[in-house]
Amino acid sequence: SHAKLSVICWTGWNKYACLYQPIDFPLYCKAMTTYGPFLFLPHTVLPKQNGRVAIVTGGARGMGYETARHLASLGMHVVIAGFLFNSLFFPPVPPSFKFTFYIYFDKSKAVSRVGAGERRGRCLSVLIEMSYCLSFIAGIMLVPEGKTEDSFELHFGLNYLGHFLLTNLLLDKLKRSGKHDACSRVVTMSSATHYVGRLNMEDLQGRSGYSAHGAYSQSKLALVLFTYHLQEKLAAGGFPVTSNAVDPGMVDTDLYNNLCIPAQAAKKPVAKMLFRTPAEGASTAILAATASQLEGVGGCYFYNGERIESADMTYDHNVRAELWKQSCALVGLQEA
Ligand SMILES: NC(=O)c1ccc[n+]([C@@H]2O[C@H](COP(=O)([O-])OP(=O)(O)OC[C@H]3O[C@@H](n4cnc5c(N)ncnc54)[C@H](O)[C@@H]3O)[C@@H](O)[C@H]2O)c1
Repeated sequence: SHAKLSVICWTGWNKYACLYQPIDFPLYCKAMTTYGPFLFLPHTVLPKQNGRVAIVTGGARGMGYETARHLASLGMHVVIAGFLFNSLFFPPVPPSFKFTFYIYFDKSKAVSRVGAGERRGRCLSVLIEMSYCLSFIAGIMLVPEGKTEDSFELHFGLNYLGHFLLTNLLLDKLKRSGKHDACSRVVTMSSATHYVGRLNMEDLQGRSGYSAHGAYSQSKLALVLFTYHLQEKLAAGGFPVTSNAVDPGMVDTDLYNNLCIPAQAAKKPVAKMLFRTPAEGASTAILAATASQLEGVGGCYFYNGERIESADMTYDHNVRAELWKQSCALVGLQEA
């Protein structure tokens, strides 16, 4: 139909702009025919999630908010990790939705604060008891060179190391709360930019030369490597937890606020027409967090609701293991 053709063209362009490679129309037609409905997520498609709990980092805004809202609409108790400022301006949600706002979770300070919280057995207790799904949405892009409170490069610390540490701190709880027919799920928001990412193991934090694009794409590449390595470890131990990475496509959110002014001016009209809305962008993360057909499925990279190949490097076991080792050392975790 005309409507479907328009959607295919639009998402085709989105893919083109996102991946910097020619449009794969046959793949698109197949994806749209098979998974088209997921892009708009009719509520009936996904199973009810009553009694389950999701922690969504960055859940106060953009795709994080849409993910949190949709998970709550399915009956999940959603714990949002976000800033105090965001909690004050949090859009209204129906009273039946179960939300807990975990205030002042600044991931640029996360490595020390989460660590301290866990050691005191305090900050995370609400989150831990019932956790079922951990959705990593929080992120920054193209910020000027800077450091987290723990002296990590901002993209690497916030987009990657914070997720790495929080997952590891919650892992025992996730293992305990998962069942073999209802696994706990870790969903990590990566990006198509990971395809152009370079991982410099000798200099993960770009100390020898900073590029905002390089730092962002590296952090997203590191997330995919982390996702797969985590899945490998979980599968080897037979634990009822799965770990998947998600690419939302190009989405019109505040993430682009750090583009230079001319690029921002050009982006505005283009984004309105060609980018996804935050709700559309969140759809694959929601699918990965809840869909019954993905029960027990882990170690995948999802785009447009279907599994696709990630960058070649992400399948290299040695690179994954080395990154995991270095990450443990950086955040002061013992490698299990
Ligand atoms: N927008 C896109 O086109 C696009 C494409 C691919 C991947 N992504 C990824 O999607 C995720 C969500 O981004 P978005 O597009 O919704 O952008 P957004 O700017 O609307 O949302 C980012 C979220 O991260 C949170 N955040 C930022 N700094 C933080 C900090 N220091 N501590 C804790 N939380 C912090 C914000 O509060 C916000 O909730 C990011 O990881 C981003 O890299 C976005």
